[in-house]
Amino acid sequence: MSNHIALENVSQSFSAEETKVELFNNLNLTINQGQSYAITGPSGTGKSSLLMLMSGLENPSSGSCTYVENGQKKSLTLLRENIGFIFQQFHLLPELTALNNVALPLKLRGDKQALTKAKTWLDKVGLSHRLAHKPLQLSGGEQQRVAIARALVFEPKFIFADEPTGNLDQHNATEIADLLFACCQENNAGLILVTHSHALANRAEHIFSLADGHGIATAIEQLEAVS
Ligand SMILES: Nc1ncnc2c1ncn2[C@@H]1O[C@H](COP(=O)(O)OP(=O)(O)OP(=O)(O)O)[C@@H](O)[C@H]1O
Repeated sequence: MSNHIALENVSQSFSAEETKVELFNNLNLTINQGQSYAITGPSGTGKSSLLMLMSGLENPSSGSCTYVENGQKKSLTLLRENIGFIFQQFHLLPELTALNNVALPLKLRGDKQALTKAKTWLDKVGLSHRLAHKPLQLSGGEQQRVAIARALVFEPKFIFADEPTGNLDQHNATEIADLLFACCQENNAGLILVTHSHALANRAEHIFSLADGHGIATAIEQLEAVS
């Protein structure tokens, strides 16, 4: 079996004041490196919370989230250096140029080839003519291209994307989706994206559909995409 993220008997609930929010109960999921997954469902069913669990940024109330490499279970925290994130709001550093935004993850890892590799990735996403632009000098679609380059420049094993096309018009959304799927496939990275868009979800190899029952996500189904 390929390297994968395993969620076993995972439950997640939050308590805020008097209110208890139960999101998942005994969830079992496998996320394989090299495959693509979409998480869909109505607002508030826990899509972003599930992404946080899968990426190890949050811990479940019970159950385990692990990274299984060559058959050995490891803590998800060991995967942290090997995952990239893409957000709806791009989250680029406003004072840095496109080139330096993309080079930053490599510089932080002490990579002496950081600028060269960043240039190569900005070229791949079609932005070689915008290296010296800062985020506010770029369009939304261009900013998301920079974010994709930044997420993939260090060749991560998994990419987590929360509504990556949510802020873009239809034309840009299609282009960004094309780029995201192509880049992840080229790098053999697992892609896990949260989206309200059926068109985007149907491009993934697997769809996790969160259902809403009285404010509690009661079912999650794994369906083969129809595309
Ligand atoms: N840290 C927390 N403490 C308390 N409640 C939380 C916490 N994080 C999430 N929730 C609650 O869990 C529910 C699911 O939130 P989440 O953001 O995962 O949903 P979502 O499906 O991604 O929603 P949307 O599509 O609107 O972005 C919400 O009702 C939210 O209030």
